[in-house]
Amino acid sequence: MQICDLDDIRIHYREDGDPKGAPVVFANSLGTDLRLWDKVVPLLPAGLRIIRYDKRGHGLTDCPPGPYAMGTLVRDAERLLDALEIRDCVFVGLSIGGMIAQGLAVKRLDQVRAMVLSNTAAKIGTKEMWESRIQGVLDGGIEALAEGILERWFTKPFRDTPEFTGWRNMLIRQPVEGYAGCSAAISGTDFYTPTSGLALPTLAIAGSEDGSTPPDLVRETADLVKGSRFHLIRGAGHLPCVEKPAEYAEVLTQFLKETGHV
Ligand SMILES: O=C(O)CCC(=O)CC(=O)O
Repeated sequence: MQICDLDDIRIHYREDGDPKGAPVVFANSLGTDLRLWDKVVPLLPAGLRIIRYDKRGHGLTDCPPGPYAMGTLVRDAERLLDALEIRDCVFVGLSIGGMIAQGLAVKRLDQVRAMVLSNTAAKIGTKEMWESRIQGVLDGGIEALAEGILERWFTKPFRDTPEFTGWRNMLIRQPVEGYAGCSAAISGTDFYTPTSGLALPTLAIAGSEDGSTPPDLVRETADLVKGSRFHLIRGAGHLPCVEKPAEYAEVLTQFLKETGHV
């Protein structure tokens, strides 16, 4: 198990591939851990240095008391990458992970050479929506809201598969404090202005059935970044890396070729 001690927080991460290869960093969504990428990583070309990590309050990373600020989540990623001596990575962020990608690119272009904004946006939801979600999980636990969340994450055919049970368990076993803490970070984030100033190779990915960050919202954010392109994965919800891993890996591999990473 790989743990990076940043003094005030210990971050769980995982490295695969070639330690000397071009770095690709994956950041997960709300309520998921680094297993989110299990089906995509083995499909990527050999020779990459692949890093995944659990953001604060998720997976095996520490769970300090919330609420968290987006600046703190970005700073965690920045410090992790510095500790691992990563420069010029392709940063792949899904949903809140994509918000972290935007914040990191604004702050540290030496770390982020290109980014993948997957199922994300410059601003997600409204303050009222997040306040009600935070109250809901603090009162009743994640399980109380799980069915609605999972309907946004996955299409009905996928929810009927045995594999779905594993993803449901991943969601409801995340620490409530961490889920609520990161929800507060999303609630307080509006990256329209900073993201509009970005110019770097960017691939935006959307799922046609995504109930959390619908395709139009993802496209709108992609359009803010000079040098972006958009790819729609049909028949997938909020987590196309789980529902359609082959297509996800193919489009990501193509982007890695375009950016000279492979
Ligand atoms: O997935 C995220 O990181 C946040 C967006 C969201 O609301 C996901 C969900 O529907 O639970």
